[in-house]
Amino acid sequence: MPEPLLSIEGLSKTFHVAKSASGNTRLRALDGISLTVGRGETLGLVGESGCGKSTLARTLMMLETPDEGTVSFEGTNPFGLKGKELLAWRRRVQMVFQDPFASLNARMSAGDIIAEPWATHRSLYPTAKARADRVGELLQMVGLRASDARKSPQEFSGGQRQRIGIARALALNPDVIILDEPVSALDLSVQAQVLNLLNELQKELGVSYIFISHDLTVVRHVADRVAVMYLGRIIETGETEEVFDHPRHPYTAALMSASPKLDVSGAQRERIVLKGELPSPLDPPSGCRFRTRCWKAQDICAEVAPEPQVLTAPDGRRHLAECHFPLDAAKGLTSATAAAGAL
Ligand SMILES: Nc1ncnc2c1ncn2[C@@H]1O[C@H](COP(=O)(O)OP(=O)(O)OP(=O)(O)O)[C@@H](O)[C@H]1O
Repeated sequence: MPEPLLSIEGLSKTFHVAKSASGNTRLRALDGISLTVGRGETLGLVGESGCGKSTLARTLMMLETPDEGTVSFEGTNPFGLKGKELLAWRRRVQMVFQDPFASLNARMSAGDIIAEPWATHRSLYPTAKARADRVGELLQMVGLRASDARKSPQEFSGGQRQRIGIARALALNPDVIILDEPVSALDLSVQAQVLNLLNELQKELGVSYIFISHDLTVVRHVADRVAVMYLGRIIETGETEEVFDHPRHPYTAALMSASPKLDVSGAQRERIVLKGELPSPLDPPSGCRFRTRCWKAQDICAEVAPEPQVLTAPDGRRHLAECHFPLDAAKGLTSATAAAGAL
């Protein structure tokens, strides 16, 4: 793995909400998340809706304060910073949002949208000329023309708008960009162009990406490593190819089996149908959070929360999974679909 740039250790976030059926008011959206992001790498973050992906992104953007745990950026915890130091940290993590139509202010020109972050980071480009020149450069970096700065968002296609969103995220020269479903609102052909652009920018600038997506095909294509979330926890993480070829957590296997386009050793044909609904994060199951839907669950799964364990694949590659009964890597996904009762 490349040199860690961002390290997250035991991060938890609780929201206080209206009482659930069991009387709970504490919704633990993140529950002890530990992750690292290397310089210049892409970490894919996957999981069902409501598992906590956006909360993790918002916490890294410092829009939410965690109740426990640390985030460290080359050794500095941003949650302890104030004033100029805090501002400098905020510059380092930027975000691109899913919807390029909703995320750009229709009343501003493309140039003003890209230049907006400099209002709070004035020292970066202090003169009007420096800002105009840099806006032109950023537009060209994302495949648009410098003269496009004068146009309003409505004059651009969806793909072009997302390019403006990327230029805005690059305006502060960040080290990490969180991409929250950056291509899911775009047509397939445009998706490929935007993904290629992101890839080229990463090679050129050495920026790291946290790539949040429901689309496992896209994640397999873009991510160096992948982290799988379930009910506020990372239940499996490792190199993308390794996790996709040898999913060890039953939830990861189920998630992958639901993505028919995935080419997993030719074995990806049958779908694992999970029993039951996704439990509410207000009342998560005891022990292993996945056990109420897991075909491998035994008594211990209700009693003891599994710790992350290092698992070694037949080719020697290793990754982490939180499971008392991890799947057999040698047998792969076919054995999982057979055991789980595939469609
Ligand atoms: N501000 C908030 N107040 C109360 N509950 C919240 C708040 N933000 C998120 N949650 C809850 O926290 C849990 C995680 O939500 P989050 O939006 O992080 O999930 P997600 O994986 O990003 O989902 P999606 O893929 O649908 O965006 C959900 O149960 C959600 O309802």
